[in-house]
Amino acid sequence: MQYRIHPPETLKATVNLPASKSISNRVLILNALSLNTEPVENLSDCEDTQVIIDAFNSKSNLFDVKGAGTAMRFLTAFLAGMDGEWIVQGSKRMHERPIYPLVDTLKSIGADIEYLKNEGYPPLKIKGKRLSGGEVQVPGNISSQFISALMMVAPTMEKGLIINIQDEIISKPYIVLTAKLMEEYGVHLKWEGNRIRIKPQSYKPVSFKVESDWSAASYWYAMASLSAQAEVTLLGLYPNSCQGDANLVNLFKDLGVSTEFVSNGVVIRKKGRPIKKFFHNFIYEPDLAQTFVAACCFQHVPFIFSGLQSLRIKETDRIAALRREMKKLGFVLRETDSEMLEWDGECCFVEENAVMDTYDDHRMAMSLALAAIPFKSVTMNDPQVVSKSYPNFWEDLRKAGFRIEEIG
Ligand SMILES: O=C(O)C1=C[C@@H](OP(=O)(O)O)[C@@H](O)[C@H](O)C1
Ligand SMILES: C=C(OP(=O)(O)O)C(=O)O
Repeated sequence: MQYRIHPPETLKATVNLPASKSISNRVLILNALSLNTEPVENLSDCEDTQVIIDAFNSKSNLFDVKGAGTAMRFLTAFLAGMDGEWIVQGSKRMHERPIYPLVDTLKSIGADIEYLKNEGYPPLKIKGKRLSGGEVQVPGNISSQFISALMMVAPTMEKGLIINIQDEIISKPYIVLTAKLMEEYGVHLKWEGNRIRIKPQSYKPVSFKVESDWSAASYWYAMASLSAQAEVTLLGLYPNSCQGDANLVNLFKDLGVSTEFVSNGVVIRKKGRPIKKFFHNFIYEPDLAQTFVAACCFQHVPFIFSGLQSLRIKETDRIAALRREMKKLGFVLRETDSEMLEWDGECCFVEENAVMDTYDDHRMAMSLALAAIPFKSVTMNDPQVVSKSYPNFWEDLRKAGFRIEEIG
């Protein structure tokens, strides 16, 4: 499928954002561990959440998590402690995303897990049984999802778990989010420096309403920054969110977008001009990096972005994909280091009749859609990939006045 996207003259809209997928996926695991029978309010309708619901409702012992990293990592730890024999598989790309730091750790506390294809990568065969727990070392610099996965199942282990995080801790706000949600479900943990201690204890079932997704909000902030005039109400976002990506409220001030918290969400407005050059370390907000690369290039704000190492092992190698697609639009990005991406203002010819590729990556599609505003239209392959986190993205754009032609 191919879409051609045309922007409205001015951006004025009210958007019902999707619910947070990170919160939804944790709450599903915590509900299962607390034997909660109450339905979760406002659970995300995205594919990454649906694969966990499908696994829990399945009568089979074979689960397909497709492209969902959280589902792959959280279910592996969950099933390792559940009686039975399970197979967890995913998309082709999922089978290239590492899982050995989690598997090695689970094995060290008694889990029985086998690699079915390549050593260190999904698919996995898991023979579940109650895990002994104890003390483990986990690298912090590959994916925080390994740590979140271990934390959530730790209270069910015989001896509980002490997690020593080694090396740098990337994506730390997602670990903080896990800790906060576990506490909401009545579990106590102690986190000091690089050590998290969780004693054996029971989760308490609670009723839960999921807030909107701040990462999804980033595309609307970027649209506002690129528009001459913009006023957008984003529903279901609140101050003091436990999502790390809520930091975009501060980051977008530098691209001329103001935020007003109102009772049912935020009102964002285009106000003022962007800064001359943008510097930021995305180590705590990796999912915002593509939005900011696009937003900065499209308003000619040179940037130096660091902390991007985890982008190489996400839905695609996001650094390579960004460089390739932005070049089609005339922007020459450079990798000055393995974890850095820079644009110093260098431009090249815009490719004639350029068609954007989306690499099975929802965030490539949503970031590249922003090009419609400065270029007056943009054409894109496989736009349906947005369903991984934001299934109604194109519908919400239409409601906001974008014209979207299906051309192939
Ligand atoms: O725990 C989570 O919900 C997530 C953690 C992050 O992954 P990494 O820890 O692999 O960076 C983030 O990129 C992903 O979209 C969601
Ligand atoms: C990286 C992402 O997801 P995951 O790692 O859970 O597949 C994402 O949503 O940008």
